[in-house]
Amino acid sequence: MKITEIRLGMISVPLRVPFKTALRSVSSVEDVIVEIHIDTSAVGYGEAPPTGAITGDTTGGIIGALQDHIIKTLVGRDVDDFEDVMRALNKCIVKNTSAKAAADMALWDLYGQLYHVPVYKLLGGSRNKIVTDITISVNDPEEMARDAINAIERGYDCLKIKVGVSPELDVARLMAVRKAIGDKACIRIDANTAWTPKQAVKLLNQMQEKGLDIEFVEQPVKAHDFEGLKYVTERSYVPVMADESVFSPEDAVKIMQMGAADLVNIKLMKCGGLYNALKIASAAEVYGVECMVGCMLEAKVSVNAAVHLACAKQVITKIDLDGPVLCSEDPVQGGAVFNEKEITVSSEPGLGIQGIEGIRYLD
Ligand SMILES: C[C@H](N)C(=O)N[C@H](CCC(=O)O)C(=O)O
Ligand SMILES: [Mg+2]
Repeated sequence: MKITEIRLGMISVPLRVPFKTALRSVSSVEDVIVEIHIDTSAVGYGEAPPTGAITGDTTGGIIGALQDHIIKTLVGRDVDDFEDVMRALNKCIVKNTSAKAAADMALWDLYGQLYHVPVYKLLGGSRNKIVTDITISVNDPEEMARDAINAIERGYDCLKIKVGVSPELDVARLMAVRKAIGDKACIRIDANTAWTPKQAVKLLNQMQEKGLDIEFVEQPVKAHDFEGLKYVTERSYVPVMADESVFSPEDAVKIMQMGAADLVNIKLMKCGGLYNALKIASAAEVYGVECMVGCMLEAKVSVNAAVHLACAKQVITKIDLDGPVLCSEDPVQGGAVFNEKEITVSSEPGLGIQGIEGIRYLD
């Protein structure tokens, strides 16, 4: 079960509509694909999105980390020595969590195939279906209200509303959306680091007073500002979820020890893959903190890996895995089935990916 070759490629997938947050605007997914080949005919698949505004990872950086560090470390190793392989992957370069996540998921894919079991079962999971929210990009209030109605018509019953561009408009945005959809969907919001702590408390409490019924707010303040996050958590009626503040298991433990957030958003691209995501989930179980599994703007290869995690762990009570349904096409054969909000995990061994159309190989 020796790793013989690791191939890299790129995929491009257009979005249905531009994706806009307080940190960035994009109109297509342009991701790095990792294929790990072993000395049977098995292939493990991974994907890494260049989300520089959040992870610092660019396309060139992801490819460089893979070519100069990760591939050199992994080729020749036996996938069956799984713990050794995972430790080597995590040690071979600091940061670069998106490149690590792509390699990590390809290795889990192979390990599951080796033992003929889907990864979510390998992790002890029992549920095979989950329900995702869908993201509404930050725009003017009227456009967001229209997008929210479209999402309800597509069958979604939980909307993740982006805010934080011109914060003076944020309460009006939420009022327009709530008025348009009534009580047909739950609303969670994501400020993507845009507010100051005081501004966050003021805006969230205004939203609460206006009866907008916000389930939680993701990352109201700067990523490094753990004290600011705690300030908001202690004063806001709306529960607070740490996203950009939590990359590693160490970040998660610190946030939980400080009581700086009520909830944590686990993303494979922030923590470096399933190996570290499982550590965050375990810490959350210890501290009694519920988690969401989220994604960057990613296609189905990497979101599929997050689906396996979400199906495995009961501490994950919230799902934001809408990357594939924001895309206008799906180049991936196999893996989870995305039927709008309903996601069914693959019961095939490993992660269940059969192939990817249109990869532009780099070799
Ligand atoms: C796509 C997902 N629903 C989402 O909103 N993720 C963002 C960041 C995505 C990106 O900028 O690629 C988040 O939760 O902050
Ligand atoms: Mg977020």
